Amino acid sequence: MEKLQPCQILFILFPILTIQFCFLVLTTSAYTLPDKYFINCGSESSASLETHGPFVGDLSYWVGSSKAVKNNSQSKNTSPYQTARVFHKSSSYHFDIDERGTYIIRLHFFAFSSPDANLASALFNVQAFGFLLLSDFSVLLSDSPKIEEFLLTLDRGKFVIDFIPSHKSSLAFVNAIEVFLAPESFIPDNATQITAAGMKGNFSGLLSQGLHTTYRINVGGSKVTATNDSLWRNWIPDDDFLTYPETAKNSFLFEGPLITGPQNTDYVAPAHVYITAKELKQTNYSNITWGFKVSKNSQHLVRVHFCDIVSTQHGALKFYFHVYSSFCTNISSYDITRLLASPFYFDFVVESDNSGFINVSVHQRNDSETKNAFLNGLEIMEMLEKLQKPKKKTQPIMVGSVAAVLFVVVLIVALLVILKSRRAKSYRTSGRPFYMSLYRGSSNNWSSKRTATVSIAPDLKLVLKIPYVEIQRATKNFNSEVLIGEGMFGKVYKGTLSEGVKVAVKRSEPGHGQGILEFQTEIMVLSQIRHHHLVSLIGYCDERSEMILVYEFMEKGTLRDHLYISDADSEKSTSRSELSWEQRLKICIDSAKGLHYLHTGLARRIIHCAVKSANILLNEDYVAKVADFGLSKLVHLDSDENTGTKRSFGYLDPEYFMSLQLTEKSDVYSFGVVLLEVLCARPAIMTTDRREEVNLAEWGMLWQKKGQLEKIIDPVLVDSINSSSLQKFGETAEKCLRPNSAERPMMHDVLWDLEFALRLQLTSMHRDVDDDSMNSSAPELAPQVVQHLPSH
Ligand SMILES: Nc1ncnc2c1ncn2[C@@H]1O[C@H](COP(=O)(O)OP(=O)(O)OP(=O)(O)O)[C@@H](O)[C@H]1O
Repeated sequence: MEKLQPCQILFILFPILTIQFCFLVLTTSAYTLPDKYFINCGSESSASLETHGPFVGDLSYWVGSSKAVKNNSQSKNTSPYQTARVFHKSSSYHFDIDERGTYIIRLHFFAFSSPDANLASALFNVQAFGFLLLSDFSVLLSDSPKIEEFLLTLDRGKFVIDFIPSHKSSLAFVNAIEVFLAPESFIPDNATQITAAGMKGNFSGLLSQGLHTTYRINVGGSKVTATNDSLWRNWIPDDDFLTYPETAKNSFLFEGPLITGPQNTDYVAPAHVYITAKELKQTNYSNITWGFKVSKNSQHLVRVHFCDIVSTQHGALKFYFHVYSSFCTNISSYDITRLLASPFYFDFVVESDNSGFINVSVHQRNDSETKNAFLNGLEIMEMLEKLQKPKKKTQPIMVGSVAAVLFVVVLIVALLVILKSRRAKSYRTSGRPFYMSLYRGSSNNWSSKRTATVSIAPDLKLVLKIPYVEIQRATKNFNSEVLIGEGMFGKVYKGTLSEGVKVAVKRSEPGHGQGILEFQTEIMVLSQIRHHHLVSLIGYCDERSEMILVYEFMEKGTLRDHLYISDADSEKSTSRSELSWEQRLKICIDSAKGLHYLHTGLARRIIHCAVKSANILLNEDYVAKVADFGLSKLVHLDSDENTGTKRSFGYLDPEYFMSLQLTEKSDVYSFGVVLLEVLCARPAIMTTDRREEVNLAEWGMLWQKKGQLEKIIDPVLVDSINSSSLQKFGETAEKCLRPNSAERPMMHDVLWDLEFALRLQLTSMHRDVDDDSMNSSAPELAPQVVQHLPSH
């Protein structure tokens, strides 16, 4: 039988369906709020966001001692981010609740600069309704607000939100509060429960839990902002969470009407979420997996959204949905809704394991007529900690003696740890000890080359151990035809694994500078992390004394190769970049995201220590990923290991020469050098008689300080780069390259600045297209930009 196209099916079904079902309208239907509070904190007057409001003055809502502070910048902006209420002592907001039900509570925080209070130094707890909403919470000085969302099922009566400074000298603050009743049955009381071991059961009593939204993802689509969501939620794209991005593709945007099935998804998620999806890129891939960093060993409500916009035929597609690898359920939209293009969703209560990640995946089924699998949306809400009932006050004398005993115990433990660590000479990281674990008991001889203690790291996820013969086959026995490069570790080959996955194979060779430590570190670091902007380690091989690392293949090679041909850093480094300014900015943004994740996204911080344009790789779509973790973390190992000598000059933090310590801010410095390489298309160090030109960081800053950075930019950019974008970029590089590391920004701020530079460039391009003018005056960013940023 000839397969019907979705549009044909809809055409046939339309008359029947209009009688039986109502259509979801793509434009967001307004939600009429029964119980609602939108509060503009620290102000008597109203403010509003572009999307919703008005946010009314807070005078009749707060109780306690407080101070109202104003944003220093003289903006005409009337958003609630212009004022804040600051608390030096525990204080609260009170709301009258007339109707029992699940409420959405949003707290908006924006640390603006003000002479009256240093909001960026705030450190506080927020609690409400017997739950700890936020603990030791702080907000960085940033150009975007932080919005924290909670779901609580409240009784009628007073609802109180307490703001409690963490200690006497700290402060608490808030800019805006939303409290409104969610639509009926928004959160169920029961859901399928999945334990970390994959056990399935029933979780009952969800309505007596407090939930904190941690992820809200529009899978396969772009950002959906509050404007397009009837409950003013922000949905962000899923790309950064894909474990193996090469296995997935965005489905075609569905342009027909969605059909309401048995589950009414009005308000559950906007139509924008259901009309996009990720599906398998090719039928030879078995699954698409996403990983979300969450609190370890805690409970989460995971809501997954589906809508079959990918099938062409009814009932032909069924696939599996997995949580971790142990829980699996069948998804067949035909069995659930009997319709194509009809949204449905599932709720699971998932207990996170010790890895600190929740992994979900969709897998194709062998017995499905159509071989595919898809997902449209996902939300993760963490269950909040319940507050302990206050204990009776202990006598001061008791407290004193307990403290003394504790002090002695801590002292003894510390002494024991020091003695033990001296004896064992175990490897350490900056935080808690970080041991090599993969190789215990393996018969390879390299594990015996070092006598270091080998212990098990509790939360290490093993990467695939690939047989040597498989690697030999993949690289045609390390044939020079597939040799693509050579670094300190050894030669790099292009290979194809038996499943058809293209890989880069790094094979250590005797005589190369790097060795077992780098090999171990690379596996250790990369086996614990998966991020869209970090090159994934697919596997390793340690058979026959080999040290081989297998990575995802990055089709377009290194960023450096796209910027200039560097002939042993010769003076004649000719620019060969075909990359536009927008592409370069996007590459910098991607790399900043990867580094930001390394610095802050994991329980233990990772310092890359070798950030340079040769360690930023580009995939076929020019998406940039940070690579080469062989040197990361080694800074805190045995002091006789002078890893600094292995680092590339021209990128090295000047403070390293005095402190012999590398920190996150050293990565920021090196990244500043990369920014200049991108702008000027020349190497970090160049041999030339003109002394001031040798070091790119010095050379770039010389021109930046003169305000004439445009004089040294890559000639191919001259006519295409917008002056405001260049100015922002130059300032960002300057901040990264500050000699004093304490004055350098965090990667998060660098990322924001770069995104701003991109927006300036794009705004100017649109303007050029619109009015076809050659005027390159500075584009003004609408104040609403701030309000469009995602909650998370
Ligand atoms: N995942 C990958 N995909 C595609 N090509 C790669 C990949 N990894 C490395 N390469 C290629 O192999 C070359 C050598 O890489 P490698 O990481 O070993 O050395 P390097 O970073 O250039 O130098 P060093 O190790 O001295 O810092 C790179 O320049 C790049 O062209």
